[in-house]
Amino acid sequence: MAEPFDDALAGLRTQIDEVDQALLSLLNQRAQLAQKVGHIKKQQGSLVFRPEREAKVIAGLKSGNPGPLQNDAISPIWREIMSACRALETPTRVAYLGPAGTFSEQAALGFFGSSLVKVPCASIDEVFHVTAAGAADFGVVPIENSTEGGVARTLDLLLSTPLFIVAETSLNVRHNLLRVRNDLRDIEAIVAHPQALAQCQGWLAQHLPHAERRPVASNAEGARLAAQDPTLAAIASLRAGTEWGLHVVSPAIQDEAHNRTRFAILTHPEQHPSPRASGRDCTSLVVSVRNRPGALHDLVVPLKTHGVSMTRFESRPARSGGQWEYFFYIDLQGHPDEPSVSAALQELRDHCAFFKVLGTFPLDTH
Ligand SMILES: C=C(O[C@@H]1C=C(C(=O)O)C=C[C@H]1O)C(=O)O
Repeated sequence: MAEPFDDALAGLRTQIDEVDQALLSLLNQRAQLAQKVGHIKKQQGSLVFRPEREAKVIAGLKSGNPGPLQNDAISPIWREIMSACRALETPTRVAYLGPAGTFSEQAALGFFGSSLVKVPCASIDEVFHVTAAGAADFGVVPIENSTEGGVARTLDLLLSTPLFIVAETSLNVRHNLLRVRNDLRDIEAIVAHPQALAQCQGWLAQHLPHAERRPVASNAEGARLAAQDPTLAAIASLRAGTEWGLHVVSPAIQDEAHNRTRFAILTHPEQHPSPRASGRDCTSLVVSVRNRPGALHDLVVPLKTHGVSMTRFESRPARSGGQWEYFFYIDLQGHPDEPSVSAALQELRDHCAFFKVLGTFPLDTH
């Protein structure tokens, strides 16, 4: 009985081998074209990475995808192909919150593909610093989480940095309780990034009410510490668990099943021009208004007048000597090349005591 199936399998596998050879040949043709683009860019003195072009490539493929490959598979496959093509032009150095196994590393690899030079950093501050100093071409920082809201340190640093946002990417963040021992007994402390502790507080209150919550610089750092001390448990990714040889005592302990984190890709304006319009763009700003009646209302009027949608509005205290003044982080739909967006930005600029465009970039293609 096995034989006819074996023949059928062998025949199909021969066909797959042929398709793979054809794919390889096509991929090499693509790589050669990308190299030619690279030569032209070198002559122009312009940078290799064009997030808006990559977003368009992926959006175009998704819209014309006849299947059976799922559209969700398109983005990771082509990000990897474009990563390999880019690497032929120049190495891309990417700074992120390390060490190995952090969600920031996963976001960096997902966005830039695996052909990159990793620059793991000890803190979000260091990612900004290293990128601003030119020791990395890009920095990847968490900016917002669907359970916990804005990442305060990133928002504060964006205010004063010379860097700007050229792209965004987001990840489903699943937290796992990791430990040397495979049980919940005698855990004295949970070591994790404050965001992860916050995203799992319901589960922790229920299952480990008496264990100390000990904030550390990153979840992967927590995993490293937990690997050395059986009284500790870490909250981190499965990758961090594998990296440090830990048991997954409880998987997916985050309070929200669909916990997502959005990351900003930062670069230096001298390194990189602001991305051109991709057709599906976001413009991020931070502004402050003088405290008077109707100030907040006046802030949204220019958007309404010019028909520009606001997709995010978040406030942070301005730390102005306890005076209850705020910075507002606003995401608008569209690109300043569009007359409506440009007019709205101009009016906002005139209204605001402080006005800074953090970046204009293509929306996440996932
Ligand atoms: C080839 C190019 O350079 C890079 C590689 C891309 C690709 O492989 O498709 C797309 C945009 C750039 O990041 C290009 O600009 O077209």
